[in-house]
Amino acid sequence: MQLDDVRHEYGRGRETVAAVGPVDLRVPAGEFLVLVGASGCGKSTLLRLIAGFEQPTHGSVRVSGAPPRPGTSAGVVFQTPRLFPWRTVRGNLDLALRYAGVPRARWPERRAELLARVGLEGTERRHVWEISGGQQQRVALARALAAENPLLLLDEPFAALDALTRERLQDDVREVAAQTGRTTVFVTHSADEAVFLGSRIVVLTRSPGTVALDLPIGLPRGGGVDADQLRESAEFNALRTEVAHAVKSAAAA
Ligand SMILES: Nc1ncnc2c1ncn2[C@@H]1O[C@H](COP(=O)(O)OP(=O)(O)OP(=O)(O)O)[C@@H](O)[C@H]1O
Repeated sequence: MQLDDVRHEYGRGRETVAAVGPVDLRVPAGEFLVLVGASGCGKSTLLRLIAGFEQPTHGSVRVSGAPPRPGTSAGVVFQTPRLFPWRTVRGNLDLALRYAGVPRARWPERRAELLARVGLEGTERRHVWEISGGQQQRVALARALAAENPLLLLDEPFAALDALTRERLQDDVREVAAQTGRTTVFVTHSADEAVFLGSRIVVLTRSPGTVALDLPIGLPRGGGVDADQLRESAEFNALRTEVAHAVKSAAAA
């Protein structure tokens, strides 16, 4: 994924709001990029540009060498799950599989695989209103993984969840990203969440957001990592302090 001199403005004339940019980013395949910054700095705007939901007013966004196609280039998870509440877990997943063009004969196998991946085995027949907020967000994650597209985009997906559920979902997203090797862009306010999840953190200045800090994170990833031990390590805590300071000074600059 590649962003070249990307800028985005909303509105026109005297009402113009410069939301983001200029931003240049090269994100190699398999990277877990976390965008962090104060409220209103343009994180969601950048994510929408990468998803192809909006066209940048200036510059270019490329995913696998081409402009992003909304709904095709990336799976997206939003802050709220945005599921169909009257459908079952299975019904919601089937819609995603149909939309992704997966042949119907493969749905049962693919459905089971996705549910196992997000820790939701055995919930297929439950309605969305019968499962918890954390489980709903797991369904939204499974739905975003249904299409085997190269990119996974998550916009503050755990902001509305309690601390413990949030940690368990962070553990799972870290694991899913390591297993699937998918390029991931994750938006958050939280330095803690950023350091735990990211293989790279980009801190944005206040609006219009530009890159204030671009930091590779060398914490261990992949199978066998004990998430709680990682959160308690001196290295994790030093990085968390560094990122929290960077976010604060970028917001004040
Ligand atoms: N649809 C829109 N129309 C006009 N202005 C917008 C629109 N969406 C966002 N903005 C403005 O663009 C700027 C960046 O907003 P954006 O939502 O991208 O920031 P953010 O960093 O994701 O914020 P938050 O963390 O609070 O969600 C803000 O000044 C915001 O008011």
